[in-house]
Amino acid sequence: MANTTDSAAAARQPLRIALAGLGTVGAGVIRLIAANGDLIARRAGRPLEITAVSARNRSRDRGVDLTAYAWEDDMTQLAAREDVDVVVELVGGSDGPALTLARNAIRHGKALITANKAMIAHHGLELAAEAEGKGVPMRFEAAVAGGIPVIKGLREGAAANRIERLYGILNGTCNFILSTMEDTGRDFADVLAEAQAKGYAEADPSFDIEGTDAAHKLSILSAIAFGTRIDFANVDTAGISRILAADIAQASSLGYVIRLIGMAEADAGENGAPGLFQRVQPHLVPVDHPLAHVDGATNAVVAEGNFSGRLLFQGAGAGDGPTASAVVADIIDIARGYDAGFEKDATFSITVADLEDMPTAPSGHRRGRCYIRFVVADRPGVLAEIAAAMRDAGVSIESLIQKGRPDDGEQVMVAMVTHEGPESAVTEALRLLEGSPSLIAAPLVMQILGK
Ligand SMILES: NC(=O)C1=CN([C@@H]2O[C@H](COP(=O)(O)OP(=O)(O)OC[C@H]3O[C@@H](n4cnc5c(N)ncnc54)[C@H](O)[C@@H]3O)[C@@H](O)[C@H]2O)C=CC1
Ligand SMILES: N[C@@H](CC=O)C(=O)O
Ligand code: NA
Repeated sequence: MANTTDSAAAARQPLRIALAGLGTVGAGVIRLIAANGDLIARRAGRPLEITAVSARNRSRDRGVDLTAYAWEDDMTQLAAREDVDVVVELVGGSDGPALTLARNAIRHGKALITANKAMIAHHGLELAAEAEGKGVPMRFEAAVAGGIPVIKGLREGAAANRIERLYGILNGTCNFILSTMEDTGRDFADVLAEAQAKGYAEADPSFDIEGTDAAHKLSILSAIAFGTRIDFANVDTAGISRILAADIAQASSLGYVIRLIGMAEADAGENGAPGLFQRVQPHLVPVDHPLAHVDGATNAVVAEGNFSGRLLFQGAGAGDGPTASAVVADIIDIARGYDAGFEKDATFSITVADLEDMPTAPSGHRRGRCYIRFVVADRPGVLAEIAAAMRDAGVSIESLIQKGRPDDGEQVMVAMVTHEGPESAVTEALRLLEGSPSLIAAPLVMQILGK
């Protein structure tokens, strides 16, 4: 990294930025720096100057003027440029050119900023170890919960605490779909298309709706909150694609809304040793719970610190402006610390070498209440069959509702809410029902979020 003995002069030198990716977020960053550049220069101690950019298509109209910036056809070359201090990766994809660029940036001693949760979830440890070894800073505030400063909140604001539990709404697209369907009764595919048009969704929206994006984010937050190595592979993940409008209506009549919740907590692993439980799953959230009022592309993260108590971080989780805000906040961080150097930087709150390798805590012994929905053949004896499986597995049913016909065919929806009990009992009941000709589709299980 550049070093100078003349700090007054350094304070006036612009921090030179290379921007890879000029889509929703990249164009947002250009607009933000253009709009707030003077204020940012005062806060950062130096102006921010975009010097070079790269994207797939040079001539596409993005509504931003690119004429002042050098263009690189091959974005992986941005890192080698002499006129670049900071590389900002806003392309996406866990591997491919985004990863090559990130590695190049660190290799060339350039600070790395990214919004790419997929890349951090898969390669963040490798990149951070390399960056820490070279004293190069790496930041990714935009990668988790968009514009909400939740990484800064945990890494800095809550740094004195042992975090006992962390949970929240981590995907704007899913939250937009669920809350819009709930408010308007509109169709899933139609609302997803609107989320895409608004720039909330990933390039491949299955990452959103299958829960993968939220799992990427949860695994990153877990590392920061619990001081563990990122363990994306062991996030127990389910998305929202199997939720029917009828589930939303049923949940509402029972006093709940449905939200995709990511949850991580230190729990007992095998043989009672400390473990890390991580799950992304749609939950029923009681209407009087703060997360029930998180609508649209808003995200919210609750972190329970042993001295801070419950912290709630809430704000826009997706979209150009909020995400650009987080990216530029990271750039300002780099500008402020540039002359002091980053030799002791702990990317995930603890240096990579000191992160723990915590085993996975299984869900079996966890207790809770849940909602189970079956689509079954409309014939006598089916309810008794389900009730018998529940009884045999030791699941106690709080309410059971047989509701109309979701189609005009010979199917009915049976929804139940269980009393509190071990999750393993529900798993066993569903195992007993496996292969039953009465079941037309695999049952859908959603946990009920406690207080
Ligand atoms: N859109 C959002 O609300 C948020 C997005 N993110 C993350 O930010 C990153 C960018 O997202 P968006 O701006 O929404 O994506 P986008 O699809 O709108 O833009 C991606 C940009 O990268 C360029 N690009 C893609 N593949 C390329 C390649 N092989 N070579 C050169 N350029 C290439 C495209 O031309 C485009 O300019 C992703 O990692 C995403 O997960 C993070 C938080 C929120
Ligand atoms: N696709 C993501 C974008 C932000 O991370 C989301 O919908 O949350
Ligand atoms: Na954030």
